[in-house]
Amino acid sequence: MNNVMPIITIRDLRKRYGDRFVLNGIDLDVYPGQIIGYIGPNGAGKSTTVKIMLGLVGDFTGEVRIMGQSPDGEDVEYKRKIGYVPEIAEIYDTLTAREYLTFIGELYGLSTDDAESKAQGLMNRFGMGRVFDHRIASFSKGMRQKVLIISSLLHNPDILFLDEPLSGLDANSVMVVKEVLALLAASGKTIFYSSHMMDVVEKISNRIILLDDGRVVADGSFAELQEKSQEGSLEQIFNQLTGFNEHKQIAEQFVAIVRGEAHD
Ligand SMILES: Nc1ncnc2c1ncn2[C@@H]1O[C@H](COP(=O)(O)OP(=O)(O)OP(=O)(O)O)[C@@H](O)[C@H]1O
Repeated sequence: MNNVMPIITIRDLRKRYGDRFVLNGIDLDVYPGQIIGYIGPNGAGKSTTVKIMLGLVGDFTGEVRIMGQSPDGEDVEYKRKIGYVPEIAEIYDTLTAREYLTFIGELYGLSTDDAESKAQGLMNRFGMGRVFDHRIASFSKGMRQKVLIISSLLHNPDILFLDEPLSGLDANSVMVVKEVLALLAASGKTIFYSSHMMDVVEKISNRIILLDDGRVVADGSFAELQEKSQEGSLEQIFNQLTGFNEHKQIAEQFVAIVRGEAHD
């Protein structure tokens, strides 16, 4: 990796909301072709980091470079080379999939015809050819997620940021998307994959970064993390590194309160 330039560089990234620091000095170099599994407890700062890289959240300190550009700089051209599947998407419900995807493709600089035919092809591959002209409002959760995945890929981006991209997808579709990600990475694309599904992250990532309380607490391949922590699964490594071993007690207390046997 040493003679390849990183496609993403982050140095001492800090971010606070009010007087609360949510990112406490993040350093990262990400290289082309890596599938980064970006994991961490709720509120660890994963989405905040991704949104900073995308230029959606500003007012941070430290340095962030995506393909050499700063997200708060003047040059926004690099954003055409990025695809993004957000955790919570604002999607235009009243449009049909054809209208929405053609519109998004055009925003990324594709011609109407290219955007439309590419969208149609990708919808067909996802088994959604028949609903191409249906309104997105009528789609199930998984169908919407497929539209979002397609919209993030129409312009063949070099970097893909995915926040819980498989949420709502059926088992067959999960297999297809996992394979698509592996093929994209093998062709040199960089994938930043944020998820709580430890089994999937374990399988698809070639590098795992664990964030806790706004800090990187582990960074390496699954095999490297296993060796360091002496744990078997990514779920167990996650428990150990985040200092969590009390799921049984918490569940028992939770149920006791539900049953009216305890109060706090
Ligand atoms: N706009 C905001 N205003 C104030 N606090 C915020 C804002 N956005 C995020 N935070 C706080 O920053 C912290 C990190 O949030 P972030 O969404 O980055 O976490 P996350 O790791 O993506 O969590 P999750 O796994 O739950 O999605 C949280 O404590 C959250 O409350």
